Amino acid sequence: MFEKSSWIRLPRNVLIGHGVLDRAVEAIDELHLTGRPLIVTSPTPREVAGDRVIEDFGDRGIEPAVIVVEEASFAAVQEVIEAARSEEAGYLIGIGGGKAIDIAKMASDEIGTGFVSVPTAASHDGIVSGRGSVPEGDTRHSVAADPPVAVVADTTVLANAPWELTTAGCADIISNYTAVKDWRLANRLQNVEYSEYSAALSEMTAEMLVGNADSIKRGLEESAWIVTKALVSSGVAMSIAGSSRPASGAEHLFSHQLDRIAPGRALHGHQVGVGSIMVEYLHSGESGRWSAIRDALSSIEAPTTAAELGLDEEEVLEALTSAHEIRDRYTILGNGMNERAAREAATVTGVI
Ligand SMILES: NC(=O)C1=CN([C@@H]2O[C@H](COP(=O)(O)OP(=O)(O)OC[C@H]3O[C@@H](n4cnc5c(N)ncnc54)[C@H](OP(=O)(O)O)[C@@H]3O)[C@@H](O)[C@H]2O)C=CC1
Ligand SMILES: O=C(CO)COP(=O)(O)O
Ligand SMILES: [Zn+2]
Repeated sequence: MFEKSSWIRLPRNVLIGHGVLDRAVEAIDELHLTGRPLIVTSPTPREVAGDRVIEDFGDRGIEPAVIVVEEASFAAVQEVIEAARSEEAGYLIGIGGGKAIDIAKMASDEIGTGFVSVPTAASHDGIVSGRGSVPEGDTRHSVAADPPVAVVADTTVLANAPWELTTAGCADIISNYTAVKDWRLANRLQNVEYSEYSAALSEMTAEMLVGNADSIKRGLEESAWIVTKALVSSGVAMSIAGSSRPASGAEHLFSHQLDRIAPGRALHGHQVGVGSIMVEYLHSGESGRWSAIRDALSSIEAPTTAAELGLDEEEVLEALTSAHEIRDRYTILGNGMNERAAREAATVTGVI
């Protein structure tokens, strides 16, 4: 008997491009959300985008409630939940990098309201996905949360963000190559649920980004356009899968471990990019595609070595040998690498 079913949650309005911030209120209006909006932002994003959205609401006679968050924590999510309740907010708008957006995403998931994502940095694919990530104790990986009902990504704003945030977003997309390899492996070895549509979309997204690498350059607004479209596409792949599998394999486990071992040292996307070079080597050996991944990363000025991540050899080896413990996600790391194998992988690929 056929018993399969799936529920794909996607944003309804996705606006990307030059000056679309001016249309944010219009895009929100179209969704027929009710009640007062609560804007969740952080200091710089408020300056570069938040105040404009507040003003545009004001022009329509609406005064949004505003909360400025300083750090990604569960305490901040709780504060936002309390603010939403006391202000009787009908929906939330996250304006910022991953911090403000994920705090808004997790708070709205908890209180059961819609949430709109207005990214000011194209730093990773969480800006569009149904995955929320706020560090809690030792946990770093994402958990399921309702995706945004709308995304408004203004390339003028994104192109003016620090360049490293954009290269981190690109590297997060390049890491989809190894994430999909791990997913296929887990499907073959462990019968993990797998979607060929989602995997193909995720791989194609990485291919297209790498194919456009020549147009990804500091100071070029087109770079923000290319990476943001890829981040949306990667978020959709995760929504089709109903998990982060198409965009997160062993390279993400490595990065999550680094966040515990060396917190705040490097950006998420940069860590997963370097992880991807080594994980590709583990999948395909010395003559495999790891050097193509490394070259793609270096062509967009993303780090390819431990030193460029600000890490020493020991930190990389510790993260590699313990990454398999971080969550129940089968990858090429299997039951773990020993130190000799980890050193070999990191040395051959030039990471250490
Ligand atoms: N959901 C998911 O799948 C994932 C979520 N994450 C989460 O995302 C967060 C990291 O995201 P990230 O975007 O790097 O972090 P932040 O939101 O902290 O942004 C990084 C920095 O850039 C600043 N900034 C943002 N936009 C601009 C701009 N346009 N111009 C100038 N400065 C700007 C921020 O300012 P300010 O200090 O004022 O905020 C901050 O200092 C973490 O909390 C992590 O857990 C990470 C990976 C995946
Ligand atoms: O960062 C992500 C995808 O790029 C989310 O993956 P995780 O579920 O491993 O946090
Ligand atoms: Zn990621």
